[in-house]
Amino acid sequence: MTWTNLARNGRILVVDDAMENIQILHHALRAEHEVLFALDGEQALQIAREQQPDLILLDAVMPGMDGYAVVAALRAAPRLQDIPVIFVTALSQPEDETRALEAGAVDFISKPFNVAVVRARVRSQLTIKRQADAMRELSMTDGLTGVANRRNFNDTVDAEWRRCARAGLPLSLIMIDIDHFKLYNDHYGHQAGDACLQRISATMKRCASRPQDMLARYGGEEFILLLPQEGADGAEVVANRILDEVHKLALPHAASPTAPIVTISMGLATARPPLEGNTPGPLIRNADGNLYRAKQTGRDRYCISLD
Ligand SMILES: Nc1nc2c(ncn2[C@@H]2O[C@H](COP(=O)(O)OP(=O)(O)OP(=O)(O)O)[C@@H](O)[C@H]2O)c(=O)[nH]1
Repeated sequence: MTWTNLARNGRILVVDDAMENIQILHHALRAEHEVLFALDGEQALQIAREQQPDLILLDAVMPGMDGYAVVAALRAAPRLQDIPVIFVTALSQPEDETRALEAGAVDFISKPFNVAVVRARVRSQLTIKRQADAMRELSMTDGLTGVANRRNFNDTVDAEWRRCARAGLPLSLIMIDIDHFKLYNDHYGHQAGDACLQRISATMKRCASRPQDMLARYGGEEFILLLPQEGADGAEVVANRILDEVHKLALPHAASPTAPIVTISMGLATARPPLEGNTPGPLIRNADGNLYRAKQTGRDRYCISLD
């Protein structure tokens, strides 16, 4: 995305109890953005939840839930708290502006507004928002393979563990390690080793494609697959699929004592998270222990706990 594109094609939610103001802002922004609108605070929050706008233009004074209450509700909701809010209001005293910024707004525009100024401010806030999104995405992604990094996995497994506990559903993990990868690097060189990691991770990612599934790079040549809402049977289906697909990939590994192609070993573990007093740590150790058994018993396979 170019710098110019960063400032365009946003999804902007305009919140105002006066239809006339919404129409003016819609007219000002529609050439560059998708414009949604809400006539009160409750409706604004509902649309924000359903449509995830990039930016909200919010009237401070509205009957019922006012703009300050809307910002407070947005900031308290994990999925909405990063949406930037620009206050657009007839209040024009410095203390009004200060109050809006302290409540969590990123900018303040006084009515009657100048349309060119509104456009320019929207562009600049949209650019900042998209840069922040890109930084967040980078900080959660492994640079070599493009899959989630370990920190992202740690945050996600905690959240999914709690979600599965609330829903009374199981959660499975597959710890995955490429066999004899040191010998691969020694034989083909480090760059070929990097390319191998990319091919294997892309193949594994395709094997678990439900929206809640997450493949993460856990260490050098070690990956972990998080399968929320999946029991042991489902995890075995995925593990078998991964074994098959990695075989089909048939990347030559002339130095491997296991097979003439690159193979992987896996450890599976499944739990039903309890509502209280437990974390995913023991489950991760369990998967790791099973991976160790897969290595010990010949590699190119998976092991699963029998309990
Ligand atoms: N090319 C490349 N190699 C890496 C990367 N990260 C880790 N490695 C290598 O992965 C190898 C892992 O070696 P070991 O832990 O001894 O395991 P292994 O050779 O795969 O043997 P087993 O796991 O027992 O089958 C080391 O040689 C690391 O240098 C990376 O990003 N790129």
